[in-house]
Amino acid sequence: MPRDVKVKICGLTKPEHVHAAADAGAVYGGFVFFAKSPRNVSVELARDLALEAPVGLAKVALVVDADDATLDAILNHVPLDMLQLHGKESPARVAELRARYGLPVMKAIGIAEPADLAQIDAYAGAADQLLIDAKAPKGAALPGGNGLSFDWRLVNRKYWPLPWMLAGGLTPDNVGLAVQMTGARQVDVSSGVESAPGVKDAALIRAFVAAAHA
Ligand SMILES: O=C(O)c1ccccc1NCC(=O)[C@H](O)[C@H](O)COP(=O)(O)O
Repeated sequence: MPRDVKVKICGLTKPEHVHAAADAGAVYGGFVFFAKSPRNVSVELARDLALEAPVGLAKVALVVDADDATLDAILNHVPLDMLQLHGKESPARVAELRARYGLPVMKAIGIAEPADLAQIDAYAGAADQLLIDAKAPKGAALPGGNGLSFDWRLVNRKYWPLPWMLAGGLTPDNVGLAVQMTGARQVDVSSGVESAPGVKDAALIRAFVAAAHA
């Protein structure tokens, strides 16, 4: 089975789902540190989950405009492999955090219309990669993880100066088409592998990874 599309399962909150993601062949597992999220994890829980993660599953901390004290509390206690910045972090802040913590940084870029793509170039040289995600609608409680997709034609086989990952409303049923239409080599999912908000489903995780790899 071809495995060149890398999969990230975001919003893991239970050891069995960390294992389900790794066993299915996902290469990234995300932990959400954002109090308003149904997937929010404490530093203690994230540490336990990270210690459960088999070698081969890169552990990603997702934060939203986090201050230094919050980041120190997370990164000094949880063994992590990557930071995902899902707020309004500027290129300068991204570069600062990348230098301070010595971890690769993925910056989320919300896309709803062509003009949203213009911000991407500003992060070249600051971030290690981009998460090209659906822009959260005005008034949404969460800046991501809403299960909404955007028009994939906007990223139709575009060239960007950084590696990128496609996200937003992906499911086991649509990820194959999304990969085909965009040329994405990496995909990220949260809501699409849940049976209820914040509740991951091992069978959906397996189905998603299999569909992405197919
Ligand atoms: O998942 C959350 O609760 C969350 C909260 C705050 C910022 C971002 C959040 N999630 C981001 C993701 O899970 C994914 O990176 C991405 O947005 C795709 O989510 P989905 O559309 O649910 O697959």
